[in-house]
Amino acid sequence: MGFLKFEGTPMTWTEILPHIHAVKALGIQQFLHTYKRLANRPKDDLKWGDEIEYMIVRFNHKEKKAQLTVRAEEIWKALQKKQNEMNERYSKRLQAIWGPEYARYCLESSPGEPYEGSLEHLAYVEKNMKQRREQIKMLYEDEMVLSLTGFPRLGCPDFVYTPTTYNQAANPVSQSLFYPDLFSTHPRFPYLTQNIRERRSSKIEINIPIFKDINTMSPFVEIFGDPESDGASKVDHVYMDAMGFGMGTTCLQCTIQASNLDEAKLLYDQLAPICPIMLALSAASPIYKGYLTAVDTRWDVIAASVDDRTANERYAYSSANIETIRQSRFGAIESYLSPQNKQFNDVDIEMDPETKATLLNAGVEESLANHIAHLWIRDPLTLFSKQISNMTEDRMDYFENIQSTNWQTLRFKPPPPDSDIGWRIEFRPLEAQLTDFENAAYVVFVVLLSRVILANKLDFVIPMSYVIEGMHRAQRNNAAMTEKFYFRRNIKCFKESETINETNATNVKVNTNGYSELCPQHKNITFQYAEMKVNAIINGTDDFPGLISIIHTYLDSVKIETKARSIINTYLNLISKRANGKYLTAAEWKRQFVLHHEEYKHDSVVTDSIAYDLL
Ligand SMILES: Nc1ncnc2c1ncn2[C@@H]1O[C@H](COP(=O)(O)OP(=O)(O)OP(=O)(O)O)[C@@H](O)[C@H]1O
Ligand SMILES: N[C@@H](CCC(=O)O)C(=O)O
Ligand SMILES: N[C@@H](CS)C(=O)O
Repeated sequence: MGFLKFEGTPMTWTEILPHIHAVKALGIQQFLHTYKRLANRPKDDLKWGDEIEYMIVRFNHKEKKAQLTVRAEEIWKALQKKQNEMNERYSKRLQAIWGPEYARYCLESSPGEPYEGSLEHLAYVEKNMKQRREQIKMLYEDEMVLSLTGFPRLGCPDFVYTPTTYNQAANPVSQSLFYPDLFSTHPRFPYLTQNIRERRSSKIEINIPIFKDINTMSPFVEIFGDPESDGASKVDHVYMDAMGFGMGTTCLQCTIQASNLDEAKLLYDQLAPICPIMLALSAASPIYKGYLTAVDTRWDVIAASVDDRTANERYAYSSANIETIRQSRFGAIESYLSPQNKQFNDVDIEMDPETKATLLNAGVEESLANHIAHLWIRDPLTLFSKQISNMTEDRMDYFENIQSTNWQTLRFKPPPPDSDIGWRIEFRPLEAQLTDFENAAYVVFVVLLSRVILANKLDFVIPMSYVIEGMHRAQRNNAAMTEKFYFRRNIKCFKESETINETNATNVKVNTNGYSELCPQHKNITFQYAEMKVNAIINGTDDFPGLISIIHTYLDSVKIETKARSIINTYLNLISKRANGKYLTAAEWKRQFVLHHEEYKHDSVVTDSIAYDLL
């Protein structure tokens, strides 16, 4: 859930235009205000928390039809009321925070308060997730709350159950032919939708390659009788035309607080190469608009669904021209934050020059200044009338305005004003898993890995372009089994920032067999990276230890209650077996379910009754 504070009435894109520069400039002053106050705050506690997004599904058992239902907000409000009652009786740990999400069939929840450093807290997560799901007892008998990532028939006729029939052809905000204007009532969501469409001057264009089965229409062509959609849809692709196709899918995220700013930057860098691996391992969404597709994840679908770039910004890319932008606001991170990893920033990121100059002049270190200046190439997409007169440097609203509409694999989160919260990293690639056991396992794995990275000074950093390549590969069908990912072979030597001699740092050179030639700070250490299967990265090989065994070694070396350890072991076991193929990924499980369904005609079509049986 993004930044939901607002004052006054929401503004259209045309109304926002004259304020863009002021919003961005004051947003940077707000960042600097926080930075100057808190850059040197010494030692925050390790804290962390998860977020799960759900969909509310209604089953029509007579007709064998599963539909999304728009009751999420009603349920959310009832949950909040219940929560307030619980506040008086129970500890916060047993509670939950509930929030709206983009679509009126989505809900988001996180634990009542963040978890802390104690390793035993890792064993609470699943219990808390189960309690959260339990709390939704106000569902009707024919409804379920599912953590699906993608609803298989999103955008198909009648995929939403509403008490009144809506006119599918009349969606003034998104102008979609398929996806109704059914946003949560918070103005952020419809205004993001409308302003993204207006900024790009056309409807959203999402084209995802179809999975070609023996009876799939070939070439696969969809004709809609609408010139804009017919022009935008590509042959052999499933076409979608609205933000809801992406932001109406759901995910699993976790946020980790570092002890200080430097550690937050370091954690951000070290988690970057883990993003593609975890996207592949958590892949859960192979079906779009009622078709099996050639991808297993939501990633590129959401990226296209919020792509507000103009045609010129999208297509005329050349690194020298600031008016062209390589990727959507939703996408992979493109640079590392710590100065010692500067040499691995081999992607020529676009930056807002004025922002960069302001940050550098204020003493912000270059890698961090570049990161923020890169976020600042984007315009504000929402603005509220009263904000303009009320905004001051000591608030963070304008900073959050731009920050929270840069939806990337990782989010570097400065402390909010008026709170004791510290510098945090949000890990965002994970797809939502079907069960709380699996969701807990993925979150615990990421949090534990972060602990081990810091405790053992592990170094996963490789050239950024290879991480981005990994994000492309991770989306392919059954990537966890079939794809290889660049990963570092010698992972045992990150350097603390103070020991870096920056004059040594130059751009990394990559030779043709995939080894880094240059590591000036590690002159005497030969480190390499290579293409490895997920199984090798997670479970190890003869010459690579594997992340699971590193985590086990860490757990063996610290004090942890036996019960908590055995719960954690079950999670590591799941991750290990997903990586070695003993257990299918959620995406592969769903795909196989469809392929073996008795009604499936090998034409890539996921009918209502197949989807009903699947769900
Ligand atoms: N001090 C903290 N340190 C680490 N995690 C925290 C802290 N406080 C809250 N969290 C966790 O952060 C998550 C939610 O954070 P936040 O409220 O910033 O998310 P959000 O508004 O959804 O942000 P975003 O739009 O970036 O996802 C929850 O899992 C929560 O438990
Ligand atoms: N639902 C989005 C994330 C939305 C958010 O940023 O809160 C996703 O699947 O990645
Ligand atoms: N929920 C996401 C996507 S709309 C946000 O608010 O940023």
